[in-house]
Amino acid sequence: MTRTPVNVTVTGAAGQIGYALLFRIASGHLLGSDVPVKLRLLEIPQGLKAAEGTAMELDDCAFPLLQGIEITDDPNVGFAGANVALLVGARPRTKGMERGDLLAANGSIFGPQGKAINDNAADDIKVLVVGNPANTNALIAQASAPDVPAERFTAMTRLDHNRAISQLSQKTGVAVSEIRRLTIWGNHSATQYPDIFHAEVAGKNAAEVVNDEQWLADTFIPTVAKRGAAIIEARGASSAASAANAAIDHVHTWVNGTADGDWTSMGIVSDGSYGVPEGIISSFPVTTKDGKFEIVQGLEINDFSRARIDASVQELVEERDAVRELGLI
Ligand SMILES: NC(=O)C1=CN([C@@H]2O[C@H](COP(=O)(O)OP(=O)(O)OC[C@H]3O[C@@H](n4cnc5c(N)ncnc54)[C@H](O)[C@@H]3O)[C@@H](O)[C@H]2O)C=CC1
Ligand SMILES: O=C([O-])CC(=O)C(=O)O
Repeated sequence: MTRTPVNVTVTGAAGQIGYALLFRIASGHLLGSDVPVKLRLLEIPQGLKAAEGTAMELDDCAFPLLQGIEITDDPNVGFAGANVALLVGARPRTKGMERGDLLAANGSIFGPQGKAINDNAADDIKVLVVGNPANTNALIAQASAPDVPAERFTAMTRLDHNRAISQLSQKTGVAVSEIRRLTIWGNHSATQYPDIFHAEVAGKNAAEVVNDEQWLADTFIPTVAKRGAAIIEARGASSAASAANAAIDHVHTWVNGTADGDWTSMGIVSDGSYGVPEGIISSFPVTTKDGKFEIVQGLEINDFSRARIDASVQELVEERDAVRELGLI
């Protein structure tokens, strides 16, 4: 193996998503089956011992692509030379807790981590924020990293995207592999808007195939938007393996590109497209190529979609204003 290893930093490595994520990174699912990786696991002091246990298990897999594991509680060490950073470590939402409650609790984690990325990461750093509230945590990290191009900070809405594809597949009886161009707009929260008006189901317009606005409004959208809470209710813990899978998908698509004629959903810094205020981190339909992404332009937004996009974006604006008031950005 002659390729230079890619440095991948995972925060919250000892948590439940970390446990589902690290083995897939080490086995080549994040970047490709020919790309060696070096892992850095960043934890808080209480998490270091469990992270060491996970690292022992990673060793025991003898992954051919895994060229080293370092464990630390120092963000400056954790992000040194990082090419990819997965910011998972945060306080997960527990039963009955709303996302707004999480802002203050998590904000102080992402400022210092953004600064450590700014000061220590590699020039090509790509950041995915998974820890909730993901969009606004990403905004805090991005605002704390003035030397890093803003578009390198992204938030995860790929789990919502995958959930929506699965629900649409079950409704239409068409395989997930035949569903394209679905979009998650806005916040990774209950206000998110999964949009099927431009989606295709086996080459046909999904909204026309479904032809049931009541199902869309009363079943599909709430099922997707509240799936996180439904999983917590059922499992007694928030989504872990599916979240790890979505993080793998997000970075893999970012690095390796979307399929021709398809797109994905990513939380990215808005450039003002589709009336989303510049600077907030909102989910958009994006195509990716050569490690870069572009917002899909020119989609017609009907009144049904407009109202829902605006509502979710309004929530993001309020979250931004709240963290501004807290002095976090
Ligand atoms: N964007 C999305 O679609 C999803 C996001 N999430 C979010 O992901 C986050 C992680 O979830 P889980 O792994 O289930 O939580 P967990 O509680 O099992 O693990 C979190 C880990 O982060 C560590 N941690 C806390 N503060 C840290 C810091 N400052 N630096 C490094 N590590 C730190 C903790 O010690 C713990 O090991 C939560 O915020 C959860 O809400 C979960 C599912 C989907
Ligand atoms: O709500 C949570 O903490 C978990 C989450 O984001 C999801 O499953 O979408």
